[in-house]
Amino acid sequence: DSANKIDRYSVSNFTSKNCLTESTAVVPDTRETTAGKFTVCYIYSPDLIERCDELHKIPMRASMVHSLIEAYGLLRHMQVISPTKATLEDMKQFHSEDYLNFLGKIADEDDDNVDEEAHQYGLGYDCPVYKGVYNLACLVSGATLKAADLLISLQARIIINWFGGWHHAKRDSAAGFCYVNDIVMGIQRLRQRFDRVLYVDLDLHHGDGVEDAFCTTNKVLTVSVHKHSPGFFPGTGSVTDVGVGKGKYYSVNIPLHDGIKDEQFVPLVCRILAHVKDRYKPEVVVCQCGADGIAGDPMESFNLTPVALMKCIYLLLSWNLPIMLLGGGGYHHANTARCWAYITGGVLGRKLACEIPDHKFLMEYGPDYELQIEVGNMKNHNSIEFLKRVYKQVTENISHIVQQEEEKTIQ
Ligand SMILES: O=C(CCc1ccccc1NC(=O)c1cccc(C(F)(F)F)c1)NO
Ligand SMILES: [Zn+2]
Repeated sequence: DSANKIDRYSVSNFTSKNCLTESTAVVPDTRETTAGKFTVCYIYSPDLIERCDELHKIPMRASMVHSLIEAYGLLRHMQVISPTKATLEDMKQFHSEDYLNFLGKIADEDDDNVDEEAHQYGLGYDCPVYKGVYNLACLVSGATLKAADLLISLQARIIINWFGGWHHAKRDSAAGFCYVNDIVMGIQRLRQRFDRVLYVDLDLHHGDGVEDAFCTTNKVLTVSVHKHSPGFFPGTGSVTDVGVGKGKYYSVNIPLHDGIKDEQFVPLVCRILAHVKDRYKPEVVVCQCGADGIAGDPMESFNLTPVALMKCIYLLLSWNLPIMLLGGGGYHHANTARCWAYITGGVLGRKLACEIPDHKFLMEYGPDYELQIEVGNMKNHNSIEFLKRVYKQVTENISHIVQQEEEKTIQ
């Protein structure tokens, strides 16, 4: 039935006047999505939060996210699962031993000639060296691996891990302030049980680390929607970037310009996801929900509200596949907490009060103390013609995806 959803997105829907039609096509009534049907698991431990709070670019953000979800009384509607630390063996499934040994070496404070070596591993300005980094790597990786194990063991259908989603890290280097790529490790774990994995990256930035890891295989299809403009990090992810070899056409990139709003973002992304679903027939979904594209973020690039991410996630949930939701970017800490609390409520089919409930970080939500985030009035550099062109190119790429016969899962 997602096919008929496609033609409900006639291209004219890229204009704001049609935003009401797309909201009927994509957003099933929340009661029919997940409330009561499946257990929703929420990955959390005090240690994981404390380590993430230390990340120097997002200090205390993890605590703010968790505290707001707790303050809205959502924890009692989920199974809260404490993650185990990933072992060196676990992380070696993706990262090189040299890189992991180097991260481990940093932990021993006595070693001071760390700085020269640091740069060859992408450590330095964007990813500063600090003593707790190895411990962070084990916890963050362990959290997403735990999420994957829960999906594999069919213990739950929906796993939320707002403390994962570090999509830039490479096999042998940190990047874009991601030290380890928990997403790649989680997808590799899922591949032990599922034949075809769909990865969706809604973060403002191109999910290059995940795309690179799987660009040569047709067993993981990556879709990334992101800002793509000269000089903007990481610079990859153009629409012609489709993957290589057996993976050709299994990397899907939706490059956008500054200023995109919900009314254009939702129909474009959802129509493309519907095409991908029909052609690829994924068995499990991993969705990175980075919030740095939300209006008010210091990145000042996209002009989205959490509703846009929620509507894309509702489409994914409507497929009734096992799914893992991950965090990622988001540098306005209160808005990031608002966004992920709103999504958590939406997944549970629970309405959240507009007033931010009293809790430890209430003062961060002034002056309005509301859950809603108002769109900004920044210029939208995405013309209708541009969006039509991107959509045409992306759907042409996707049309090359062929039905796959079932294969034994390897590993
Ligand atoms: O969000 C990211 C990584 C963003 C990034 C990539 C490369 C180098 C640095 C960064 N991070 C920032 O630019 C950054 C991080 C925290 C806060 C800010 C702020 F200036 F926008 F607040 C900016 N990926 O999804
Ligand atoms: Zn980002």
